[in-house]
Amino acid sequence: MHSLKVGYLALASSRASCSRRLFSPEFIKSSACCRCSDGQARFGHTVAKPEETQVIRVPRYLQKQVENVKQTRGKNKINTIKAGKLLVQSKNPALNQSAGYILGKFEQPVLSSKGWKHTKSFGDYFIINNTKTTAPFVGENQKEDIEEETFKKLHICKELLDALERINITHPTTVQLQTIPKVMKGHNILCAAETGSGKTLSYLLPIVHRLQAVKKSEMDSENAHKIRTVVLVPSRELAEQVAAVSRTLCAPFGFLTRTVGGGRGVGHIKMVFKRDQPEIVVATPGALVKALRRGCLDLSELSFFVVDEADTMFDPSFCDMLQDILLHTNIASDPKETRGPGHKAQLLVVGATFPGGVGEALNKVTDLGSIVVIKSKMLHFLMPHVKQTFLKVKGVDKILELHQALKLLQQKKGVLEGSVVVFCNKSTTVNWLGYSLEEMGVQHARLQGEMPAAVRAGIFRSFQKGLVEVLICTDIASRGLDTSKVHLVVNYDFPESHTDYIHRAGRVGRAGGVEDGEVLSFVAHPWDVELVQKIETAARRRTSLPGMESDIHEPKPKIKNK
Ligand SMILES: Nc1ncnc2c1ncn2[C@@H]1O[C@H](COP(=O)(O)OP(=O)(O)OP(=O)(O)O)[C@@H](O)[C@H]1O
Repeated sequence: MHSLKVGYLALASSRASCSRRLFSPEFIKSSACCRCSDGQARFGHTVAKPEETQVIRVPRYLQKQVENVKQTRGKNKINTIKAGKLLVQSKNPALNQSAGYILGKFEQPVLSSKGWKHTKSFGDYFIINNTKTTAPFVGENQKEDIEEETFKKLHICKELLDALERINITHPTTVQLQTIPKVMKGHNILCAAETGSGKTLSYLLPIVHRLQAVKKSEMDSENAHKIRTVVLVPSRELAEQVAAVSRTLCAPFGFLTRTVGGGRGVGHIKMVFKRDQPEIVVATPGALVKALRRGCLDLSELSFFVVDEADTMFDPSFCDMLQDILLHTNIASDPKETRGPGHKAQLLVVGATFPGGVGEALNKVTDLGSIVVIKSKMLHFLMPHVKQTFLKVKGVDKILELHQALKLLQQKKGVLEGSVVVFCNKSTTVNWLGYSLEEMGVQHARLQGEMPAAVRAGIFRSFQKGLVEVLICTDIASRGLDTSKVHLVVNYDFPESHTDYIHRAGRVGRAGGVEDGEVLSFVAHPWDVELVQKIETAARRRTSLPGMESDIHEPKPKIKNK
């Protein structure tokens, strides 16, 4: 029926536009010239007999439209709907895809976001449903039949086991099971695992364990108070967070942990290291470079050098500083070099995304051949335990949609305390949105990179404690910050890259966090659509996000100069 209608429309439009030309003798002559020897027209169908004067041509684009309509009307349509839960739920039910349906290798998925560059698509949406209830990186290790003492099996000392128990951590996650033994053995490590999978403990636990073992033998030596570990992170907030975990673990042994972040003067940095040198320093690259240049730090006894959030740290904006810092360190290229007098430092590179190019950047600063790669199975995949909704919406309507989403969540949860993170692409949008939500009576905090250090301090902590309902922020909050209480992440502006999408979405569905976390993304601009389509394709195909293929699984040794 529909195809007939399109056919009729084609006929009518073709008639209207060509009516005058159709009946002119010149046109008939030229159209006869276009015919091939077998009497068929070369372009499109010609619905006329040679002896008649009326020639009606259906342009190619209309023929294509008719084909499209035929396809969606079911002629060539693939049935992607089976009994059971839906993997992709679309506004147009014909585009739903069941969790039980597996696309063939050469089968092209029909996307709900296909026409989203068109203005008529406003109001359209699709949902990638959660097909699992728990994160794959915790579920596997918390089965009843696996004994409670798994951390003990990893040879973690008693004091650390007790410290973990006090914060209710009993079973290691997959990444912890894989990483801890390798760090204990003295290997350089590249650890690539999903957001929220517990990477911080996977390096801090073996570090503190080994420091206490060494400390026992060096109790009275002159090296007793020297910096043993440097952890490099991209933001001040993350430095404070990692330092807090470190302090919990270090408490039984009396080790000191200190942080240095950017935005403060050299005076402050000098103050941090004036008194005793701490065993563990957690720093941002800018502050650490300043401290090293002023000679505030002595890294001669360094045992561990950790680069957390590696994709950001190897980004061109940080890479030069990182190389500068690495010049002050002596990285081991063999586990044997990490022990005894004159030992060198172990390099631990950690992250949730390793886009192509990280391997190359890493090659500049160290010998990749010495690195053991630990890579999780689900790296760069969409999280199967988090529901992700994509809504095509006009820019002006985004604030109303956000308000609606907050109201719905409040009805569902009762209170919003610290449970929503809203990401914007620019600091100015964060400020503007803040003022608008204020007028709507939504209690919130703002966090963006252009804030002065003194204003920024403590904002994230107060959100974590639940003192504010909503955090409006830029991507500075998307890397590494632990948001275990968060139920909803909103991409008010659609992220500019897959990497940003993975990190933002990773603020929900974290180990030990709330279980029903969701992501809501507003898609307002035509330039956002390509990324949305890639994400939808990856969800329907159940593959990792494209463009994230990195060479980390095949580290090539650096060719040494004579
Ligand atoms: N074995 C465990 N069992 C339960 N919870 C854990 C375990 N290990 C860590 N956690 C908790 O999981 C949360 C996430 O940990 P962490 O911040 O280390 O993740 P991450 O992998 O570094 O994430 P991101 O990639 O976002 O930086 C924290 O609240 C932490 O306390």
